[in-house]
Amino acid sequence: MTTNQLVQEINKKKSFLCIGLDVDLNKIPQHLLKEEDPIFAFNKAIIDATHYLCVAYKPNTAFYEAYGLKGWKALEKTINYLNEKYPEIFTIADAKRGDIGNTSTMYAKAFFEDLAFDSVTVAPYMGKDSVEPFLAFEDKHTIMLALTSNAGAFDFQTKTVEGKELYKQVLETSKTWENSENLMYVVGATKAEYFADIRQIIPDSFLLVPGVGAQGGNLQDVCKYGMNDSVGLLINSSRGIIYASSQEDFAQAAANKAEELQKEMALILNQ
Ligand SMILES: O=C(O)c1cc(=O)[nH]c(=O)n1[C@@H]1O[C@H](COP(=O)(O)O)[C@@H](O)[C@H]1O
Repeated sequence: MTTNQLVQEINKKKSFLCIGLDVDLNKIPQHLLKEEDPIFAFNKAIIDATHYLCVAYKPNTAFYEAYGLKGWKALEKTINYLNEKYPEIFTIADAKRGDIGNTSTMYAKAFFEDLAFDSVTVAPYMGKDSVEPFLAFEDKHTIMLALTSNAGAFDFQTKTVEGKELYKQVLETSKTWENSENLMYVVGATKAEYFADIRQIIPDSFLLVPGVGAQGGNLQDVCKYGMNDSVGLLINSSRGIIYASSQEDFAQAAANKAEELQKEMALILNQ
């Protein structure tokens, strides 16, 4: 999917919501456990109930890898279902990969070709030759960690290196890489006060913003400082939406939570 198609979808749905499909078998409604594939059954119900309220889904691969072959199969079924039934939805494999060049190429093939996701999250720590293999894929997007939502972000990312915070160095340097137009960046919603500075460096890029909901990030603050002319934001909420109820009504409860955020987004877009 191209960035323009994503922007069109945002304007059509009046939503820049991304729903995180972080499926934990200890948290999903117990009646689903008798299904042949409880993870996929859960995802399918959530997707069918919420697809018109969001523009993206982000399964975090950890939640699938934790269940071995069955988990990976459920991930494959989920992305195939999304691509077949809702091709207008932007898909994010939250895998946080990145390695030496030839290994990164194989990671990129796994998520862009075999599983056919639109995008994958990567870590920048290994530098240019670890990220450029992902950027070589046309109409695919590489979402690089810039300033993360967790407390550990202050361990390295905000440290000053050669007179500048490391996350700013990462943003600036990444702009010089080949096919850097295929980059998007992760900035945590819990770090709203940093968005103005970030927008100085990357005014046009899309930002994936996790941390609204369970981690306490504030949508209004993020939008105030992070939004650009083409919106430029994908706001993710995982647990805050998908675990709204652990009863039979879980999909409807998730839709209600998603709608609360979508309505707030529509108001912001109309301002
Ligand atoms: O890359 C991410 O998506 C990510 C980056 C970050 O800085 N913080 C962060 O929480 N995430 C992911 O975003 C999701 C947040 O989930 P909730 O806190 O349940 O909404 C999880 O899948 C996290 O792994």
